[in-house]
Amino acid sequence: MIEICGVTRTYASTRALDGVSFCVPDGAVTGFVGPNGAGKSTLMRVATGLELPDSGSVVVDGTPLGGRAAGQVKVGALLEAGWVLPRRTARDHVRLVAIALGLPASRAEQVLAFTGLTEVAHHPIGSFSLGMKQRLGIATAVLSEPQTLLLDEPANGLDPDGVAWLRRFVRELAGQGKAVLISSHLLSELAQTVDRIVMIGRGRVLHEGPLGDLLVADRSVSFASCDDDASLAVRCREAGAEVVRLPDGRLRIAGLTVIEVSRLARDHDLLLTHLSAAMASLEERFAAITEQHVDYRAGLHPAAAR
Ligand SMILES: Nc1ncnc2c1ncn2[C@@H]1O[C@H](COP(=O)(O)OP(=O)(O)OP(=O)(O)O)[C@@H](O)[C@H]1O
Repeated sequence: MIEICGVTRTYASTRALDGVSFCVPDGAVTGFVGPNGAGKSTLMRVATGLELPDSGSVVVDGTPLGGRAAGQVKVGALLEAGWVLPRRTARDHVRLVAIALGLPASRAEQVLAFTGLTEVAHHPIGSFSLGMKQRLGIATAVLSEPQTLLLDEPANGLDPDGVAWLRRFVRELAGQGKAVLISSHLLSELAQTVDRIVMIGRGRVLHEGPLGDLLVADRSVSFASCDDDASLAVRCREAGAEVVRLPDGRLRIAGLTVIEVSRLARDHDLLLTHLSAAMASLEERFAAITEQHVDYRAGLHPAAAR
């Protein structure tokens, strides 16, 4: 488990992290999301001890990060692809890291096989695609079978098969009781992978908690009727709900439960052909929570804006 306690990190005039506190528990995959420049990569570097915070601390399995010898820290990390020597082969790279960690060459072969790189392990890393470099980074991160794994945008460049493999892999680690923190901008993929979400914006935690709670918080009901549904929409609005017509013709109601809508339909003799509770998507919740914390917002191309 990693506990991030009041971490602040400033670069010149930029406060990348501003009193960030959250927890990465064992036995779960925690998704770490935020707009560009929110501070995710900075937090990952601080959490692995690569950078020191200005204030605050990182506690790994009950011991402050600064209080351990480097070899005792059981944190594996994928921080960014492309930091390796381009002329070194993948096999030499992984073997060198294995030697540095006191692990046998057989373990290096194991992680190469596990990440699907055995066939290309004799190639120089400089010839690798982004996805292959990501696989190599993941292979290196898991070499020592760490109790805690931090992955900064691991799905970057992975093909669909690789993304599915990554999802199964981190779920398996959580199943073994390990703590996994994974940052990504691929929110729909992340929603299929994580148990918990930490959302940051401009260096501050905006939300932390189970994924299910985050999505259920914006629960709504959608319905369709073979009768005229306009009167039911009016009744729902009178009851304080927000009613929106969806492109497929159904009505979406925020603010009432399925039972309340069903009761209103019965009272007005309306036959419903569809009634279901719908949860918000992670994209929708992300957009709503980070709306005021986005630094780089794309505009319309001038031609499209005309
Ligand atoms: N080494 C550095 N020197 C100066 N500023 C930095 C440095 N590293 C990060 N920053 C700044 O700190 C802020 C947070 O950057 P960071 O890379 O942690 O964000 P991020 O959430 O990972 O962004 P992205 O999603 O775009 O990868 C940004 O304003 C960035 O410009």
